[in-house]
Amino acid sequence: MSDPRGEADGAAGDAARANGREGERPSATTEGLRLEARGLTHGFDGDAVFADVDLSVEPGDVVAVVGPSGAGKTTLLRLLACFETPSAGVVTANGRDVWELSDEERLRVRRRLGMVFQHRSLFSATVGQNAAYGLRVRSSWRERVESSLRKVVGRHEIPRAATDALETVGMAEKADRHAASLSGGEAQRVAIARALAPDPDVLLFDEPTSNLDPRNTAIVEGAIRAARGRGMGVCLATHDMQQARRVSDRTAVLLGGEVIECGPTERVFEAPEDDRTRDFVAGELVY
Ligand SMILES: Nc1ncnc2c1ncn2[C@@H]1O[C@H](COP(=O)(O)OP(=O)(O)OP(=O)(O)O)[C@@H](O)[C@H]1O
Repeated sequence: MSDPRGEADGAAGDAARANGREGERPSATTEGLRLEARGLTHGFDGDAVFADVDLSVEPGDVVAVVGPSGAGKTTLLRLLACFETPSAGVVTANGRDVWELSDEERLRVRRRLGMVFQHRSLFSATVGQNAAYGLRVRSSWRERVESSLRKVVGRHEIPRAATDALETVGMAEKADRHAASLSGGEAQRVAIARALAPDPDVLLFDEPTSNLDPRNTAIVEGAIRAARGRGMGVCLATHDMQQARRVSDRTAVLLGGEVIECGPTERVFEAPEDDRTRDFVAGELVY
């Protein structure tokens, strides 16, 4: 069985190598960030979406969350991103319950996360301004001194860092274009550059390639591999089984309100322990 991740990683990998950043690790001052969901349970208006979910996002590792539409993938990512408090269970950052942290501490955790949403989410501004957004937010004097971010650049360095991130997804030449003038694929690539630019510890991708053509999909997947190569932890929600297989190290199958299986991707695909995983992977379950 050939390694589905062994293929060239395209524009993102080329750019990372050109920038000499491939395999770059967190700076000596930073501790890597390990996000973990334990016994996570959530619902809306009394209706449970999922219960008792365990999942970890580790530095330098891509974990895919696969499941049909409505399984709760977005909800899980939003909980990991500290956007919502869970109905039960905990999300921890390096072992600490994020909702037991002070607002200030939780904000620092969130500054170490990058999130790419399923639908177009760019600001009404140029491509370059979008890519620079997270860098600007993080470049205040106070955070530079006190925080444990992997990278905080000074204001004068922001344009260069934004351009680097845009190069990663092949969009640097369009830095002066207005976001509204981009195609869906281009917009998604800029959204990824915006998330990558501050060099977050953890990237949360929600169906980043739904509605993208194969070329844009390959660029996005290359960016995911390059992020992993730089030591970031990645959680990728997708209903595209082949994408999970191409880019992830581990796969969690979210089905019927629970994670029915989680393990090394090849094992989950080749030798699933749960019959429902086998059926789902084979596309035999209809929703
Ligand atoms: N803010 C909300 N209020 C009420 N119900 C919600 C809310 N957000 C999500 N839901 C419901 O929770 C369930 C899970 O939704 P979620 O978007 O997490 O699924 P998903 O797996 O990401 O689906 P898709 O692949 O279609 O994006 C759905 O039934 C959805 O309607």
